[in-house]
Amino acid sequence: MKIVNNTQMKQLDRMTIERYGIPGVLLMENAGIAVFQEVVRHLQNLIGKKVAIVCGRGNNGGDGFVVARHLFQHKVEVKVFIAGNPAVIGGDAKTNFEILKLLEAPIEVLSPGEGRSDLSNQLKEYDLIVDAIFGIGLDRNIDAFIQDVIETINVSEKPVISIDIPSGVSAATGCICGTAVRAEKTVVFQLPKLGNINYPGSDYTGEILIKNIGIPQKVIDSINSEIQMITMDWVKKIIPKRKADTHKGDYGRVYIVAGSTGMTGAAMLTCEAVLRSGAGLVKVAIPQSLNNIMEIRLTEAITVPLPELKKGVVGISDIEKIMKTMSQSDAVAVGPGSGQSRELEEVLRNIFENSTTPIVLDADALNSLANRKELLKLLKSPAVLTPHPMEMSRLTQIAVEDIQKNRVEVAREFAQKWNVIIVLKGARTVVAAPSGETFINTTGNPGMATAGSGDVLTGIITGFIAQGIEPVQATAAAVYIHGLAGDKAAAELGEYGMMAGDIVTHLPCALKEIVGK
Ligand SMILES: NC(=O)C1=CN([C@@H]2O[C@H](COP(=O)(O)OP(=O)(O)OC[C@H]3O[C@@H](n4cnc5c(N)ncnc54)[C@H](OP(=O)(O)O)[C@@H]3O)[C@@H](O)[C@H]2O)[C@H](O)CC1
Ligand SMILES: [K+]
Repeated sequence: MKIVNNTQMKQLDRMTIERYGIPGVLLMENAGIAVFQEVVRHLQNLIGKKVAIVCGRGNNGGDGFVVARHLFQHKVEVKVFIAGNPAVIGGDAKTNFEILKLLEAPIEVLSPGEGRSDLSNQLKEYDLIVDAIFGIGLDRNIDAFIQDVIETINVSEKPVISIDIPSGVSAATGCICGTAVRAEKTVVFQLPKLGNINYPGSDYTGEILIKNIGIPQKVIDSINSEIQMITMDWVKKIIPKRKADTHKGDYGRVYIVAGSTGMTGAAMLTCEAVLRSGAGLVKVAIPQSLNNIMEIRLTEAITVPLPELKKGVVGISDIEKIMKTMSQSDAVAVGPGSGQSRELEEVLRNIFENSTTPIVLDADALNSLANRKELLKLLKSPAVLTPHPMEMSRLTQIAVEDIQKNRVEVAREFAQKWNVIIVLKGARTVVAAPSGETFINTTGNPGMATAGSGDVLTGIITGFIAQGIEPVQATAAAVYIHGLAGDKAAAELGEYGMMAGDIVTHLPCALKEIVGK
């Protein structure tokens, strides 16, 4: 599903009205009805319920007026609080404001300087607050008066349904413009905005409910937004159902260079995730001295013991053996717990220069590349890099906080500059392709911030690529399913107690939900 910014959303609006003759007031009516229906669902029944609608002076406020009218006509006790000067209300919002006044619906204008105790006292009587102060038109920091109104809404601790985006969140970036409404739900019109998806704005959004307000599909298709939200429907199209007459060879052969003394767990998690993702076979190159341990820990995986650089770190001088196994594989992964060494850099050089097998680079492989990025120019195969923000900082020499403020752009720029697929992990993982195609993931939870979670993701990505799924789509689908499995683990075990291994054990039911069996 495309993610748009406010400019693109206004472009959609304009095209709908000018090219297809659908009047803005009709879009506003559809928007208001969508929110009204969510209010009804939230309240379950309307009898005796009281709803406060806090409106700004633009079309977001206009949506609020429509919601007020429908509630008023359903005999709900509703009051509209106008946070701003009603004299400047114009256009479609004014049309709906005038109707409300003719219906003699309760309206109160909140003016600066008025003690906030009055509003906070009033809000105590309401069952629900609808936030219609700002939508995608918010483009600067909020003044003290409206900040005060927003804080009053937040401290009321009443459930809030925000219209289009929580007021105070920038639709373009997700940054907070002074303060923002903390919504339980946000009814988003037609397409998600970056501000709905990106943190910190996403922290204020609550449950995202995307509603069609009547913008023609042709108009939506005309917007060339390269950024899309990964949805279950999209992933279902990517992960194929299995055919009956097949054997393990049909589901891909994976080769992993991973593990070192004390880091056998990383190799194990990656292998298990590869197999749990549906791949047919996995071989793991590990230091000779760890072979017995790995043989005990892994049942389904095949270990390929290698001579050692130093005790417990893959010696990899046996590059021919590695390259031979690599050439017999459908996808490879290098890095989980493999230990950083000059030799690993040389292995990567060899692989990049000679292998055409798609490769996933994680952890120590990324750290090895941090000062040798030019090696990436040698690549002859699709490559997926899966840095967390600190690893991305080492790769780009950009400070972590600056990366976090601009995750999408940082990932996109690196992917296009180095011709690789970047997975910038974290809350709302970003997948950026060399083509510019970009995905943002909305599954997952803080319980996944645990050792080994990245190793599991590496395994799923590699496993999907090995099964013949196009690398960019395989990566985006893997990120979604990794988060979905993590959500299932958290639902069962809680966010505190879950470990990376629980993500692996919940992978099958996540995949079952996607594939249907
Ligand atoms: N196709 C659609 O998506 C539809 C969306 N609808 C709704 O319309 C809003 C967008 O409405 P808009 O009028 O463009 O803007 P807002 O209502 O979000 O903001 C109102 C105006 O407030 C001013 N502004 C901006 N920032 C601040 C600030 N920090 N403090 C004070 N005022 C601010 C700005 O006007 P200026 O002239 O002052 O710049 C805004 O225009 C969308 O989100 C939907 O809810 C339609 O109802 C249906 C179609
Ligand atoms: K809003």
